[in-house]
Amino acid sequence: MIYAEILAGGKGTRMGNVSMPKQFLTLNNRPVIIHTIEKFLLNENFVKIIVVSPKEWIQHTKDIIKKHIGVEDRVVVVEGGHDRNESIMSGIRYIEKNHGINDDDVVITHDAVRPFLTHRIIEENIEAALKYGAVDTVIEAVDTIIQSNDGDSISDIPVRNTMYQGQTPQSFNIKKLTTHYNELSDEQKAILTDACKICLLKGDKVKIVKGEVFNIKITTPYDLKVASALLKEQVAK
Ligand SMILES: Nc1ccn([C@@H]2O[C@H](COP(=O)(O)OP(=O)(O)OP(=O)(O)O)[C@@H](O)[C@H]2O)c(=O)n1
Ligand SMILES: O=P(O)(O)OC[C@@H](O)[C@@H](O)[C@@H](O)CO
Repeated sequence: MIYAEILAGGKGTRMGNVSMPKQFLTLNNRPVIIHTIEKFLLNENFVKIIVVSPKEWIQHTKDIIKKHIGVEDRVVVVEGGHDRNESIMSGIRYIEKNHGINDDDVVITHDAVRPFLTHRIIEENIEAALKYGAVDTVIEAVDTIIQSNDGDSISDIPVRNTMYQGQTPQSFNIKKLTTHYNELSDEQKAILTDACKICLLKGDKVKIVKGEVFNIKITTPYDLKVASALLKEQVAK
């Protein structure tokens, strides 16, 4: 079976002093997260779309889904964890408890704050997750990537044509991801900013799928302005 997890368990601290986490902010009349959920609802492959929310925002999440989408049996809201990977695991626990997990079940995980993903990206993630068991969505780096280990001077400048920027979805065979994650130490877990690294640390091949430059992650107030302009352009087309 194929599941989706929409990760909305964060606090959005880099967005600054706003009244609610960025996934609930309004983007051209509707909350950011609603735009994202709707992209997943358009795809009929998903048996469940699990929205992971901070505990204190669960009721709000349910309310806005009801208001903007209506009653939708495929969408459920569950409590997130203290970091992004723990939020993914929380969604997986829901799947395990309510559906059981078969050997070939996959989960397509996606940031709630990336509302511009496309049908192609979702389809290619599903296909590659079923085939390879671990998938990342990436775009080629346009800037040269500078590594500095101390934040003061340059440690390295990797060859740019081997550099990519990670986006989401990141998609996995559920059993494989869970087994790998449970084997990591707390120190390893603490430095992960990307779920695909769980599989890399365990020596798995992670397939890459081409993302889109416009599949941005809304992180700062600037991104919200860019997202608003992007959405207006899409509507005008
Ligand atoms: N414990 C967490 C932390 C993050 N996320 C989600 O992961 C996505 C990408 O993370 P990021 O942009 O870093 O979001 P925040 O952690 O909310 O932002 P910040 O780092 O600025 O606080 C977001 O949709 C966020 O809600 C999550 O589900 N659970
Ligand atoms: O670890 P954090 O929650 O800060 O962020 C993780 C995300 O930025 C990241 O995994 C994807 O959005 C891919 O870039």
